Amino acid sequence: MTDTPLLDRVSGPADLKALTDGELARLAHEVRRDVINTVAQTGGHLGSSLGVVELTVAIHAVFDTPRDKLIWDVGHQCYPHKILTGRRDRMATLRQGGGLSGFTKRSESDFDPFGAAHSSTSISAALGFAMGREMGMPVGDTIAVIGDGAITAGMAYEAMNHAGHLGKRLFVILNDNDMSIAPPVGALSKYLNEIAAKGPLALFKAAAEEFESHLPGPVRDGARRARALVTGMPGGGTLFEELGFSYVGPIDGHDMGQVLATLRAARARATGPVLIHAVTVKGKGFAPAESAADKYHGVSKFDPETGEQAKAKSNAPAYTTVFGNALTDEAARDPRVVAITAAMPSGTGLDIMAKRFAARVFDVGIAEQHGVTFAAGMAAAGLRPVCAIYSTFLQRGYDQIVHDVALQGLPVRFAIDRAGLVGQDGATHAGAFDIGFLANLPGFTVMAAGDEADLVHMLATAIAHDEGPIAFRYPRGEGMGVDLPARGVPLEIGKGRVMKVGSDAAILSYGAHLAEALAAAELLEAERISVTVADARFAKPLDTALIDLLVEDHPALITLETGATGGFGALVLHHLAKTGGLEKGRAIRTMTLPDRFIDQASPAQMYAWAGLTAKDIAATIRAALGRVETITRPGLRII
Ligand SMILES: Cc1ncc(C[n+]2csc(CCOP(=O)(O)OP(=O)(O)O)c2C)c(N)n1
Ligand SMILES: CC(=O)[C@@H](O)[C@H](O)COP(=O)(O)O
Ligand SMILES: [Mg+2]
Repeated sequence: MTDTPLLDRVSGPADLKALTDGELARLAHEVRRDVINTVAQTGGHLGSSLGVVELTVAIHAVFDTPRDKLIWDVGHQCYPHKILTGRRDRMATLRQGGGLSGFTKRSESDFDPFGAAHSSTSISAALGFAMGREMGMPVGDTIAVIGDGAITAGMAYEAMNHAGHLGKRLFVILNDNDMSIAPPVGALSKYLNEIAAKGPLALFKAAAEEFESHLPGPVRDGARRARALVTGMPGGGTLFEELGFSYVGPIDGHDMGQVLATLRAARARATGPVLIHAVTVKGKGFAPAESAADKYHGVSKFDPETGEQAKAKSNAPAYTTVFGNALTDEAARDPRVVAITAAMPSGTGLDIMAKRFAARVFDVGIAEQHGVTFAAGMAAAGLRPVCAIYSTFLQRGYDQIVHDVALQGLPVRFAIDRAGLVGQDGATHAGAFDIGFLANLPGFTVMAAGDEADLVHMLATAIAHDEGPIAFRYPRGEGMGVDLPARGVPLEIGKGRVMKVGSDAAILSYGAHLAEALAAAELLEAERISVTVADARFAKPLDTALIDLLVEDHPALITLETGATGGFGALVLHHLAKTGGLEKGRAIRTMTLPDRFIDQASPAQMYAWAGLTAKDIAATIRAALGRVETITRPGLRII
């Protein structure tokens, strides 16, 4: 037997067909080591990837990818998949500028038929591909791999409901590791655990049906009722069978023999939708991950021997921590304050509040739509709900924001973390659109924190604001290191603040890029260009008096935001257009994120690509003042 690692002999999934089952199990071991050694260097989503190593090897061995479409839900667990599909040599570039995405991505490989990163989309996409096959498109089988967290989202049931109705051949592999980012919540999680605890139910069900079919009528019905008690469903099936799926499982998702046999049997016999329930362990095969509370869901670089993670070097507290502490203080003062997260208690900082007020923090699972309307109901009941959802994930609940919150003028407070570009999670996680999609809603109050101290005041403002919906945004990562107030003081609604007074130009900054605005002003001071820097604080209602004063007193006005076009700058232009402010011979420029998606890199690199660095701001002011300036872009890739 050659000592060459199997992984060195595998250039793609086709090579797996020639391996024995024993070799496939050995290959899985090698892939697991590769994932650990890679992520030790790059950081990333380790726990999830380790939990699907055997599933990944077996799926590619049994099915005929890429003709068979393998779709990973969320896609954060795709590192073994990328190693086996021709990208092993690029894994060291994972989640870096110009490198591999941390999620599946169509433009990266034929083996990534559908992009992901936002949860619970895989079954819908797989069903779409299956219908393509049914209508003659060049598609083979379709396989969606979805986790026990991702399957808590309503979209997954919409898809299964439709798949059960269509009855077309489709494979859903439920990767049940009894973990979301945090321990999973909800009745479904309890249900899955009950099934998992009962052992291979499918065999039980088949045997029971065979046995029951020989029983006389009334006795048979009694037996069926008894089975229903075991499985929890009237027909004696599982929830998934009630939705029209054949259910197989639970199987041990790390037992290569079981997984291969199950996949081969399902592939040979399926005539309609099949759900295979695989029980796995998040972080499998790496003791520090398996024993960690978060199973090393998302890690920085670490020592592959000890698992010890590199500490982020920073002297300023993270915005998230500032928010979590300030919210806990507000909750201590007001029993009506409650908080809602969609499966991200630690990411949003609600875990801080939960330490003191566990009964007032609600984790709704990966269910942003429900979370928003749940908060609306709480507001209607007289509570003061704070809905803490990342900007990018808030997109998932937009109709609920419009229809259930804004239309009814309900005072839901939205704490929008990860505003702007987020770095290694890339384009799918950018918090680019919330300014535009909230500030155009009648009755909404929309704020952005210029620094972490103002975040504390904006939270206090939101808590005190019972007049209607209110939102405040803040970025991923550390603040400016400014002193934090002992207690938040509500701001005057619609009023900005002037940070620095100059005369040649004015920057009206909205949000945390205030630091870059101040740095740009400093750069220009050296050229004897004096710049006023104002912090708008509100995108709605605008501080129109401040805007008019800035236009009146300066030959040039620049607006600045870490959001897409159609946000803050557009609202300022609307105001000026309506009031004649554009006819005063002033040079007016808006600085926003560019109208394109930006791939993962460090936040600094991404803002350089976006043209929103202090140098870019200074160059824009020089240009606005008539001093021509060419700005060269680093030659890195932008999609
Ligand atoms: C719509 C949406 N909300 C929240 C998230 C953040 N998120 C990423 S992975 C994850 C947990 C996924 O759990 P599960 O599906 O069980 O996968 P596992 O990590 O256990 O393999 C969450 C909440 C997301 N990606 N998409
Ligand atoms: C995969 C996923 O969507 C989450 O794990 C996300 O990557 C978390 O982002 P933060 O690291 O900014 O909390
Ligand atoms: Mg899970």
